[in-house]
Amino acid sequence: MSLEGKKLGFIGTGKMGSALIKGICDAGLFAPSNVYASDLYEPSLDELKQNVGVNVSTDNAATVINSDIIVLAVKPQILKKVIASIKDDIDSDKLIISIAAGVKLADIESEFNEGTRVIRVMPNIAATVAEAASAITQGSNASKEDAEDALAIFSSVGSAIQVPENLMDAVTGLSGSGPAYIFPVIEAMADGAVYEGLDRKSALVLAAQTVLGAAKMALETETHPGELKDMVTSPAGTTIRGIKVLEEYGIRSAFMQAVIESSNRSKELGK
Ligand SMILES: NC(=O)C1=CN([C@@H]2O[C@H](COP(=O)(O)OP(=O)(O)OC[C@H]3O[C@@H](n4cnc5c(N)ncnc54)[C@H](O)[C@@H]3O)[C@@H](O)[C@H]2O)C=CC1
Ligand SMILES: O=C(O)[C@@H]1CCC=N1
Repeated sequence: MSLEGKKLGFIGTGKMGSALIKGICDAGLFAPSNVYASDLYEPSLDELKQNVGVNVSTDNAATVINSDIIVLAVKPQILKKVIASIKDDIDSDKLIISIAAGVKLADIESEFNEGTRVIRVMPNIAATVAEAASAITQGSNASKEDAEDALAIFSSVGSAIQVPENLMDAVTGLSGSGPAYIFPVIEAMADGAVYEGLDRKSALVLAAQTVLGAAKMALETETHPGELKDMVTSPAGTTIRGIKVLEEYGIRSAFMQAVIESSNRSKELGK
C-alpha cells in the first residue's frame, strides 16, 4: 500500500488536528511513532504526547522535515503566514494536505514554491470517533496516488469521497459544519423528554442513539429519508403530531438555510 513507510505530520493541533491525529492513530493507519505534530500551544501537544504517543514540537520545521505528508490544520486566516514559514523546506517528495475551510487550491499552491503537491480536504470533527464525513479534491501537481493516499487517510476515520473543487463550499456547509447543527438537536430533544420527566442522562443517551440509528438506517438501507419517515409515522399516531410541530417551525427550511449560509461563509473565506 502506498502509505507504507510514510510519515505523517500535522501543523496545528487544535480541535480538528487533534481529532484527526487521535482517530488516525486509533485506526492503526500510522503508528504514533510515525506521526509528527507541531503547534504554538504546548498543552495540546502535551496531551497528544501523553495520550497518543506522537512526536511533538513547537517548531513547525520539525514536522515538515520529518514528514512525507503534512496536514495543515490551522485557521484559514493564518494559513498564508504558516505556509510562508515552511515553504522552503517543502520539496516535490512531500505532499501537503490543507483542511482549511474555504481556501482554494490555486491560492494555496501559489503560496508554495512551484510544483508543490497539494490536496484540499474538508473533514469533520467526528474523526474523533472514526465517523467523519470527508471530501477531498486534488491540486494541479498532485498525482492520482496522492489522492488515493488522502482518501486512505480520511477513510481510516470515517467515509471519504472525492469531489470537484467547486463543490467544496457545499461540503463545508453540509458535513464540515454539520455536526454542530445536530448537537443542539440532540440536546433539545433530550430537553423535551426532561420536560416530560425523564432524567437527563437517560434522555441524552436515548436522543443520541436515536440520531445514530436514524443515520445508520439512512446509510445502510439506502431508502429515501421520506420513506423512512413514513415507516415511523402511524396514521393518527404520536409521530405525526411531532412532525406537524417541526413543519410549523420550518425545520426543513431552517436546515437548508443553515447549509447554504455556512457554504456562503466558506466562499467568503476563499476570497
Ligand atoms: N473544527 C472543525 O470541526 C473543523 C475545522 N476545519 C478546519 O480545520 C482548521 C483548524 O480548525 P480548528 O481545529 O477548529 O481550530 P483550532 O483553533 O482549534 O486549532 C488551530 C490550531 O492552530 C494552532 N496554531 C496557530 N498558529 C500556529 C502556527 N503558526 N503554527 C502551528 N500551529 C498554530 C493553534 O494554537 C491551534 O491549536 C481550520 O482551517 C478549519 O477551517 C475543517 C473541518 C472541521
Ligand atoms: O466553523 C468553521 O469555520 C470550521 C470549518 C468547518 C467546521 N468548522
